[in-house]
Amino acid sequence: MIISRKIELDYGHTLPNSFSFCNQLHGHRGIVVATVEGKIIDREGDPQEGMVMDFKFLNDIMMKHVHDVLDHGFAVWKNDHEDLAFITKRNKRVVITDEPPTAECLAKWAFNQIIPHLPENVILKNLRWYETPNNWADYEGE
Ligand SMILES: Nc1nc2c(c(=O)[nH]1)N=C([C@H](O)[C@H](O)COP(=O)(O)OP(=O)(O)OP(=O)(O)O)CN2
Repeated sequence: MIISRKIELDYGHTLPNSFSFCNQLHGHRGIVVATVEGKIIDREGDPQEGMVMDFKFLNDIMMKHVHDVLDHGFAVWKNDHEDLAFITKRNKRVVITDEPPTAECLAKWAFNQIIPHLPENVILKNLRWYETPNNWADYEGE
């Protein structure tokens, strides 16, 4: 069985090599959807009986390890030296990425933030990162 949870966050980024206005310092209202797969818990009396996992616990993981790390912060590429110097001086919340902080990169980042915190026997199937309502990336792991 597959279930999904969605959260939203506000973040800034820039794609310094982009030919378009994406090379500006700018912000997005990101939407993050984590899709997990597992067996339905059938232990009688278990608070999660009938669930793959309680949506609340999935939400808690996403909020702590994605939202609270990047919300109102900035994602900046380690090779973007000029912006990195300014942003790390100016902002408390900064996620430094190995690649330009595209939707693809942030989907991968969020996937890796969530996966260590899932209960045993629950698999992260997909992480969808909406950069805008019309643009998103899906990451299913390596
Ligand atoms: N493959 C990718 N392409 C682009 C990315 C990305 O992360 N991965 N990012 C950008 C820009 O940062 C931004 O997302 C593009 O903004 P825009 O084209 O303005 O998107 P909108 O949804 O706001 O535009 P509409 O025309 O209203 O649909 C560029 N490319």
